[in-house]
Amino acid sequence: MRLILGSASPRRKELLAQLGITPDAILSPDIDEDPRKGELPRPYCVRIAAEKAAAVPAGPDDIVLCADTTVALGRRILGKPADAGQAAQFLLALGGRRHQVITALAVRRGERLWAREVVSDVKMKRLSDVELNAYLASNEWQGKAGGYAIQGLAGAFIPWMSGSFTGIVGLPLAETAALLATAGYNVYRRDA
Ligand SMILES: Cc1cn([C@H]2C[C@H](O)[C@@H](COP(=O)(O)OP(=O)(O)OP(=O)(O)O)O2)c(=O)[nH]c1=O
Repeated sequence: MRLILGSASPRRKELLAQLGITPDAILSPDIDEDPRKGELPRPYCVRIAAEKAAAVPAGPDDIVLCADTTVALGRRILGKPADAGQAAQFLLALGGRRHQVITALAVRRGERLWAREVVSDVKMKRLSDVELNAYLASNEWQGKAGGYAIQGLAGAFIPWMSGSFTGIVGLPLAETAALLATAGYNVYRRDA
């Protein structure tokens, strides 16, 4: 049995390392992440995580771990911004309001799939022009759902959150450990 992290995200690799877990392989799932017409954020996020897990090639006994993080502003899905202009739009829309960050996990072993989603509430302050421009110049918005990363500079924009910090960063560790254990991975006694 091998553990395969199906993610190109360096955050997910680091968060897994926080549990002392080094995957046997890291493979990047290549799927179409476009939302369907009228698709709501939560079902979208769950679907994308499952599609990532299905897209990663693995042996019948291997465990594949995939995740998707989606920022939801009401019914609106904010994915990874295409450019700085879109990042600015997202940040202006998020500022001064509460939004949700959903991370869906999908763990696959052969034909079996275990899934779980974790929803956190996040409040972002209204950004001044100086803050917005500094953030856009930092490029930290790149590759981040909603155009920000709470674990970086944008931590200064988040006065309040409720939920799973590791979930917001991309891999909710409590649920990840539980799902891996359910799939038969020995999280705490790997050498035994
Ligand atoms: C909201 C938020 C998102 N993110 C990141 C986590 C995810 O990497 C990214 C959302 O994109 P995802 O599509 O979930 O993941 P990814 O494209 O980075 O990697 P892969 O599909 O190969 O697993 O946004 C943060 O790092 N901090 C945050 O505060």
